[in-house]
Amino acid sequence: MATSARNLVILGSTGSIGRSTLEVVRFSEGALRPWALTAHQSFELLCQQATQFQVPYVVATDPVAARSWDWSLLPPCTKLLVGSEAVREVVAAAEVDMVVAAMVGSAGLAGTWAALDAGKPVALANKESLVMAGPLVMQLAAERGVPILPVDSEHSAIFQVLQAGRRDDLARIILTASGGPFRKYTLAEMHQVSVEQALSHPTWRMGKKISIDSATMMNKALEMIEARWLFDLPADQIDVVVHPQSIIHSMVEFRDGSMLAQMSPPDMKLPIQTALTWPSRLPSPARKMDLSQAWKLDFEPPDEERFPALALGREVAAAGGTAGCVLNAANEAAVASFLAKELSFMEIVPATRAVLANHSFESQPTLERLSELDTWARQEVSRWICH
Ligand SMILES: NC(=O)C1=CN([C@@H]2O[C@H](COP(=O)(O)OP(=O)(O)OC[C@H]3O[C@@H](n4cnc5c(N)ncnc54)[C@H](OP(=O)(O)O)[C@@H]3O)[C@@H](O)[C@H]2O)C=CC1
Ligand SMILES: CC(=O)[C@@H](O)[C@H](O)COP(=O)(O)O
Ligand SMILES: [Mn+2]
Repeated sequence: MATSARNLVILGSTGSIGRSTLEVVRFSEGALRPWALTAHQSFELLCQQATQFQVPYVVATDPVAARSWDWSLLPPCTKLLVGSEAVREVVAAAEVDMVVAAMVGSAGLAGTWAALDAGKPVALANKESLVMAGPLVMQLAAERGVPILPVDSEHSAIFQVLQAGRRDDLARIILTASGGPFRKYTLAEMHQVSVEQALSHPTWRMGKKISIDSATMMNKALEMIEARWLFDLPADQIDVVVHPQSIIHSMVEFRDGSMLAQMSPPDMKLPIQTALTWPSRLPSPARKMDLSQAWKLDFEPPDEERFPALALGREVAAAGGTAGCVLNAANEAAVASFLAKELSFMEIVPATRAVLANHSFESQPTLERLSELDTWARQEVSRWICH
C-alpha cells in the first residue's frame, strides 16, 4: 500500500458493514482515513463516528429526518451536507481514493454509480447494485477503468481464489450458504416462524434486510446474480452448496478437478480489509482460525423445495435484462412487509415470483427504465398483499 493515507467515502457508515469498515480503519493506524461518511437516519451514531475519526464531511441522506436533528453534536472540523446530490458530490471529490458502497438495498445503486462515474474504485458490499443493473454497472467500471472490489464474503473468496489459475481453465464457482436459521426446519415449521426467529442468523451478525434474505436463501439467489455480472460467468457455471459453519466462504473448481477455497472465521472485517488494501495483505482485526481446536466443515446440497428462492436466482441470472431489477425490488418490498408483519415468511418468495412473472421483460434496459421498474415492482407487491 502507498505510505500516504487512503481517503475513503463510506456510504452507509452507520450500518453493520459501515461499522466494521470503521473498525478496519481504526486498526490501520492511519493507512486508511474516512474522508466522508453517510447515514440515512442514525444521526447520533453518525455524529459519534465523525467525532471519533475527525471526519471532514458527513452526509445525511434523509433530508426530512436531517431537519429535525440537533447537529451541534458534530465536531467543528466536520461539514454537514444533506440529500442524495451531496452523495454524488462527496464521492467525486478529488481527495477521495476509494468509495465503500455499504448502503442497503436499491438505494445503494446511485452511490455506486456516482463513484464509478467519477472514476473512483469501489469496495462493493451493496450487492443490489449488481443485481439490479449488473451489465450497466460493469460497463461503466470498464469505461472509467476503475476496479470493483467485492466485499460480499463469497465474492471476495472467489475473487481471491481466481488469482490461482487461468480464466480459461475455470470449470465453475461454488457459493457457500450457511442455510440460515431454518436450515433444519420442516416446511410446516417454516410456515410458523416469527420475525425474531428469521432475524436470528446462525453465523453472521448483519442488518435486518440481509438477515431475512439469508433466512429465505434469497441472499444466495442475489449472490448468484451478483457473481454472474461481477465475474462475467454464465448462470450454469454458478453453483450453491450449504456449509453451515460459514468458514469456507466459497470455492472455485478448475477443469482438472482441483477445487480451491478461501477460509476464515465468519467476520466481515476480513473481506472489507481485503477490498480496501488489495493487493496487500496487512495484519487485520478479524478473528483468526485457531487450529489448536477441533473444527468441523460440513457440506450438504440445498433443499430447493423449502428454499424456492434458489431456482428464482438461477432463472434471473440466466435471463439478465430487467429480471434482476424486478426480482430485487419485489424482494425488498416483500421483506419490508414481512418485517412490518403484513406478510408471512413463506409468502416472501411467492410474492416476489408473482411480480417477476407479471413484468414485461426487456433485454437491454436503461438505468432510467430500471428505476421505473423498481417503483412498479414495489407497487405490485402491495397489490399482491391486498389480494
Ligand atoms: N452485514 C453484512 O455482514 C453484509 C452485508 N452485505 C451487504 O451490504 C449492504 C449493507 O448491509 P448491512 O450493513 O447489513 O445493512 P444495515 O441495515 O446494517 O445498514 C444499512 C446502511 O444503509 C443506510 N441506509 C438505509 N436506507 C437507506 C436509504 N434509503 N438511503 C441511503 N442510505 C440508507 C443505513 O443508514 P441509517 O442506519 O443511518 O438509517 C445504514 O448506514 C447490503 O447491500 C448487504 O446486502 C453483504 C455481505 C455481508
Ligand atoms: C457475510 C455475507 O457475505 C453474507 O452474505 C452471508 O453470506 C449471509 O449468510 P448466508 O450464507 O446464510 O446467506
Ligand atoms: Mn454474502
